[in-house]
Amino acid sequence: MSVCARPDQWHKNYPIAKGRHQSPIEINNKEVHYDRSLLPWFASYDPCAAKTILNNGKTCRVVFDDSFDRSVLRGGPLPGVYRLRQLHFHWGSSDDHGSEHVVNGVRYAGELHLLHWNPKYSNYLDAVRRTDGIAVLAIFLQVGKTPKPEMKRILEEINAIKTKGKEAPFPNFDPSVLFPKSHDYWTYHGSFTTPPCEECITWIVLREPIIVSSDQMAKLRSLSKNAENEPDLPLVDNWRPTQPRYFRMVFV
Ligand SMILES: NS(O)(O)c1ccc(OCc2cn(-c3ccccc3)nn2)cc1
Ligand SMILES: [Zn+2]
Repeated sequence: MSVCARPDQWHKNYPIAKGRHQSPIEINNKEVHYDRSLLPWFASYDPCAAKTILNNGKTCRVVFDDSFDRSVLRGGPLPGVYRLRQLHFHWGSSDDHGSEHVVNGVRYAGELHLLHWNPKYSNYLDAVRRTDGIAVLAIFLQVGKTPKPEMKRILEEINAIKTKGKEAPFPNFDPSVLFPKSHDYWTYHGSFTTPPCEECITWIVLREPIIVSSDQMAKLRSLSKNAENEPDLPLVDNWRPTQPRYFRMVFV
């Protein structure tokens, strides 16, 4: 495996991977701090902003038009609106693990991330260099018998993006259909969970998971990390182990 492939080696190319504000972390209810000033968060997404779905060899990603404040997240811990840029998933090689954040010792089967950037900065790449540049809404995937029907739309496209580099049109999709009933959340300051691990993310981690079926998780695991004409390498376990919290507080 290349040096970059293993999380414990990332710091050799990206020293910040050993920083004090890395993600994901373990969230323990006994150690969170109640912040009465925290507001509810709101997402207002334009379904027409959805563009394509792709396999980049690391995850399944849906990208959105973020050329203006078309689909935005605001409220909660955020100082203003943040533009939706992409969503993607993390999952394991079996249903008993795959999430990045861990709650009271519980690993979920997967985790959905909706990545937004702060338009007070001139563009996305400028925002990733700022501590208030990015906001990620994280939603746990829990395996159960009554899966959320809205997940079907994404999983139906998997066959079109089996290998790295494959992309397919993905029009007319409002990702807020994937939200759980409750908007309760934890929030803390952290980083990208893959290189370059920049510490620019305000994490908003929803407490209520969404239900997916074991077959739907298997569908995600049918993706390959290799390109079409290469030997097949299943795209599984694309999650980073939890990182030290150090002196950070998690707020609820
Ligand atoms: N899993 S996660 O939501 O934390 C997450 C992890 C990695 C991501 O990569 C996309 C990316 C990284 N950068 C980047 C480019 C230059 C400098 C710094 C970062 N641009 N796009 C996105 C979300
Ligand atoms: Zn992610």
